[in-house]
Amino acid sequence: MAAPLNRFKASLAKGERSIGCWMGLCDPYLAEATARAGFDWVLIDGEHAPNDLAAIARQLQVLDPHTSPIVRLPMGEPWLIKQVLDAGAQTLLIPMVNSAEEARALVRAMRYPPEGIRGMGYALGRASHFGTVEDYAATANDQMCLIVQVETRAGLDALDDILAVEGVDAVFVGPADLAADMGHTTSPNAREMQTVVAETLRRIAASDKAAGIIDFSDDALAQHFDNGAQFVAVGADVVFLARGLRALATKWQDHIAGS
Ligand SMILES: O=C(O)C(=O)C[C@H](O)[C@@H](O)CO
Repeated sequence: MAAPLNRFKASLAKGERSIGCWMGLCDPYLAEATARAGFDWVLIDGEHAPNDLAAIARQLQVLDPHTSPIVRLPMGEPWLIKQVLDAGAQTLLIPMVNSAEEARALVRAMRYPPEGIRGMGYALGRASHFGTVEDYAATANDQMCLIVQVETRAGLDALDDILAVEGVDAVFVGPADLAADMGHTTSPNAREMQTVVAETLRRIAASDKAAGIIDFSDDALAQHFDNGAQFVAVGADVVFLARGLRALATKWQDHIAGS
């Protein structure tokens, strides 16, 4: 038996467009509810949400077969990559990638020798269904999907070199951090940033990598797809919940205040 098929990676290779939901609520019960909502993929955010390895593992256990999981790590550290892959993640989003050298190191961290340096511990891991996938070591590399985040001026300057790295499947634009690095910390939707993001998506889409991004504005989301984005996060559980609850509380506080 071979390593589980990475449906998200296969979808990217076919050039299919997809929508996803960011997850920062750090709970498997809520993750399953999001997984069943109809998104092609969901992203467990370990960078800006308190998703530690145990929380990531518990959420991974409830997502399949409802949707494809992506895990974002705080940074692309090989020891963290090793742990989360053994827990069953197959698609990683790594933030703040600023050079082709960094991208190549991430490719190697996700693969077993001789292609890479991933430690051999799958017999203990959920990734091999706890050792029942007999051919896991021989087939796992092909199911690894690496998405690197370009979200600084340095990353933009290195984009052509990053796009040439074998083993990088996609490049994800981080609009908020890119805007901050370009002097628009409080105005990520500044005209300059709209132009930069559009051009960057087009550059990625013109390569053999898939382009991804996140946004919370319907108009911006439509433009991102028009500019070549292939996989797009169209919302986040925390944002959706917080905004909805604030609106509900305001509505009925206003009601009773007027009564
Ligand atoms: O820079 C960005 O924007 C991202 O990387 C996405 C954010 O971290 C995500 O939390 C949505 O705001």
